[in-house]
Amino acid sequence: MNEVQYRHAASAAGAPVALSCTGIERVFGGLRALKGVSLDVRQGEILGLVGPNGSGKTTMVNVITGFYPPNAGKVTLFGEDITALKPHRVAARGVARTFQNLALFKGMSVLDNILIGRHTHMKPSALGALFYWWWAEREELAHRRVVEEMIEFMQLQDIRDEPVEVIPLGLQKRVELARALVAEPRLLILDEPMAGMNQEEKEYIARFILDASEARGVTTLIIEHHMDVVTSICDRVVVLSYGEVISEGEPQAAISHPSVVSAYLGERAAKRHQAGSTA
Ligand SMILES: Nc1ncnc2c1ncn2[C@@H]1O[C@H](COP(=O)(O)OP(=O)(O)OP(=O)(O)O)[C@@H](O)[C@H]1O
Repeated sequence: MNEVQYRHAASAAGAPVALSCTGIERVFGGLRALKGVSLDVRQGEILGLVGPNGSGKTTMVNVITGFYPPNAGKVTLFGEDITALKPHRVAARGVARTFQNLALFKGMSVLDNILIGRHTHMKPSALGALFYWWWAEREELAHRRVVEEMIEFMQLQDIRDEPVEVIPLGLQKRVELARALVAEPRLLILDEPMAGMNQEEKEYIARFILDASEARGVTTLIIEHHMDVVTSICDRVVVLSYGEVISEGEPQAAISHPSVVSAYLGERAAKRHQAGSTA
């Protein structure tokens, strides 16, 4: 992110809370993966969730999206208690996510993969197709229009009819983001959207995330390991280590906190780092 600075212009400081997680606990066998994690995402904000490998980031997202019910704690979305709702019910309330490992449908085109993102807006169409086929057709056309606009927004026109498995990883990640965005989410959760990307691909995705936030007002929670991305596009950052929040706040300050440096580098290396920076 050296060439272009993507600083997020919108300030969400005074905006209402979109997502609130309070005291989230999650245990796997004998392992306490989340130890009372609390965090808020404000409407229109891009919140970065960072932390070393195994610190509980994906587990937190799985709790929010209903994949793992928490052992304790509460999740609310725009004030509604969504704790432990099933994933499809969380999705129906306007939460869209992308996955750490791509979850696209092989054998289907880019366009059809993105169209699937509209499923929460589609009415059960079996009856419609039988008795009101013209209505079902009109509805399908409306969904296709949204998808075509998204294809243009994400600059995927040239590959719209390609099977997803033949396009490069960077573009596959873009298709996954497009699929999440056509759901018109109230909360967008991105789990490592830039994993495995080169610098140019990272910059593209960063721009799309910012554009979605600024032009469409999408509230975003992003797990990301690339700290240049985090400091460039996030309004705020929450840092996890061993299932606990160890730092939060303005991105640069939050990730420079000594407890974060030592969580990433280990105690001794952190002391050397500190000695070096004060020398
Ligand atoms: N389904 C599961 N069963 C057992 N243990 C799990 C399960 N999911 C996660 N864990 C454990 O919970 C802890 C937190 O894992 P999690 O994947 O949430 O971390 P993370 O911060 O997302 O890591 P990474 O950055 O490597 O993706 C780890 O110790 C992990 O092994």
